[in-house]
Amino acid sequence: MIKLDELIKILKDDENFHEIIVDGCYHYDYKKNISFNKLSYDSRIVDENTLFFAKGLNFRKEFLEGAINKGLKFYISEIDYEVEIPAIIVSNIKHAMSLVAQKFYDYPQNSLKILAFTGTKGKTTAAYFAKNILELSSKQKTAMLSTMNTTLDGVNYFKSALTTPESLDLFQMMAQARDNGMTHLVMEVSSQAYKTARVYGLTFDVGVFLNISPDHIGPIEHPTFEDYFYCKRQLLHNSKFVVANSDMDQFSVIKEELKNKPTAFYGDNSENKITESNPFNFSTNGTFNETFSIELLGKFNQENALAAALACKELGASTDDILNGIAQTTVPGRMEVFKQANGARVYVDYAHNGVSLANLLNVVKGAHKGNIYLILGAPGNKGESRREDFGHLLNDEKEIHVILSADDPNFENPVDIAKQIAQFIERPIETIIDREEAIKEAMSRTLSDSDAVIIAGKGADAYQIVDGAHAEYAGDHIIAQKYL
Ligand SMILES: CC(=O)N[C@H]1[C@@H](OP(=O)(O)OP(=O)(O)OC[C@H]2O[C@@H](n3ccc(=O)[nH]c3=O)[C@H](O)[C@@H]2O)O[C@H](CO)[C@@H](O)[C@@H]1O[C@H](C)C(=O)N[C@@H](C)C(=O)N[C@H](CCC(=O)O)C(=O)O
Ligand SMILES: Nc1ncnc2c1ncn2[C@@H]1O[C@H](COP(=O)(O)OP(=O)(O)OP(=O)(O)O)[C@@H](O)[C@H]1O
Repeated sequence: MIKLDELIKILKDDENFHEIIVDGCYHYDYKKNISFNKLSYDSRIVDENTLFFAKGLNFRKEFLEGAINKGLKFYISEIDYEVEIPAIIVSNIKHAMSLVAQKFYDYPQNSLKILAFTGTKGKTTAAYFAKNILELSSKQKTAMLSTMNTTLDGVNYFKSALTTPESLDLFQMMAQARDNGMTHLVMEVSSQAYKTARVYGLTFDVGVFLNISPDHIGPIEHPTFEDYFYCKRQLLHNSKFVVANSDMDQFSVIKEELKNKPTAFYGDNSENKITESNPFNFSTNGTFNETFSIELLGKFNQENALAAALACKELGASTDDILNGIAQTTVPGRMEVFKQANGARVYVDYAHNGVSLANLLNVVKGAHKGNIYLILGAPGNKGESRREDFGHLLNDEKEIHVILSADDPNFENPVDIAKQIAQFIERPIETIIDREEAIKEAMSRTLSDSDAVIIAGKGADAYQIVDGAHAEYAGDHIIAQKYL
């Protein structure tokens, strides 16, 4: 619950309050004994005790009128829609949403130790490592919000629409985790979360910055790399303790921003190095003088694991819990490996930008000297720059047999997307748009254990996004197993 006067105080303290407009009359001090027992940003989910946030690029006055028909009595917005109910007008609706939600749900962050991961790649994987470690050290009281899966009781999982939910949803989920008796929360924080103030006013106990490379640049995401990187760096300023990868591009600016903050750096330019890297184990020096067992292939996954280890140590996990948590971690759709009857391996991985694909190809090339077949596509209506990145990369990877296929084409034609990738590759490239057919065909061509098939991009997604909706698709790992 939140009272009107508490709400106004929060907005004024944040210098975000214009006025309340009631029957055309403007008020700065409006003293009425009114309270709200529900918050909503969806006009379809309101009642007479709801505080409604009218926001968003596609918001229309008709939505608000529909809500009034359902009994809505108050709304908050950056715009005066000149309707019959009182309007609270603010400068920044997203800031208002986050601060009001925190108060409404009674500051759930104060009851949870929160570990946040950002970075272009590895957020979900590192979150799973951390979840498994903290499960052991918190005695099964760890919630998690990730792109892949969300759990608020540590047991039941569901998929949330966004990597980092809207603030109203985020604080509601945190409150539910607290009420379920959780003591820890592991979450992914996307650059969009900062751009759109979904975590405004929230301080994390530990923030981890995994890496940065150009991605998420496009009409609905970030206009430039600078904007993307700046948004991600806000995690540094909103975490009490920061773990950061010293090998990442532009690390110097990160170090400058962190000069007055407790930190742990990892990577070759730091005190926490991976001294030996093998397929199923790696050794480190520094904070941990240990050899870690790990199921996930690839040195980048060992870096994700080390980042999670350093973060969990700061949250009090023992070295034993860290070693065990990492050893038992697998992540759906991330580096899943299947074996065909002829011995060839099929790799299913969520690599869907240039950097991850390059890493994935290196891992597979290190293990297979025969023919390597790659099933790849690029999504429609987002991350358009990936098409060129893939094309350039594959032009340099001449020995890889590429089959371009559909990967969430959305409102675009997947044939055109494939052509756009292919135009950067100076050799004939096959295209089989039906993804199951492409996988089946590639798997039918392997001969022995020196060959491999890589199915990149969709990971564990059991759908294709077509025309804005989820179309039926079994999932790469299911299809791979069907044709073993
Ligand atoms: C930029 C941004 O934050 N966009 C999100 C935001 O959109 P928005 O505020 O502009 O709202 P909108 O979708 O234009 O809709 C208008 C409003 O009308 C309301 N509405 C709508 C219909 C109706 O009948 N009544 C009504 O009130 C809606 O609830 C909404 O509040 O709020 C919407 C939910 O209210 C989200 O669906 C939307 O996510 C967009 C589409 C999205 O998918 N963004 C991606 C890029 C994103 O954020 N991705 C990152 C991960 C990136 C990574 O992989 O690293 C993430 O954190 O998920
Ligand atoms: N540290 C890393 N560096 C480079 N690539 C990585 C790293 N970790 C994982 N990857 C690659 O990126 C893919 C996605 O990994 P993951 O889901 O953990 O990242 P994410 O940051 O959550 O991704 P997204 O933001 O796209 O959801 C993996 O399947 C793997 O190919």
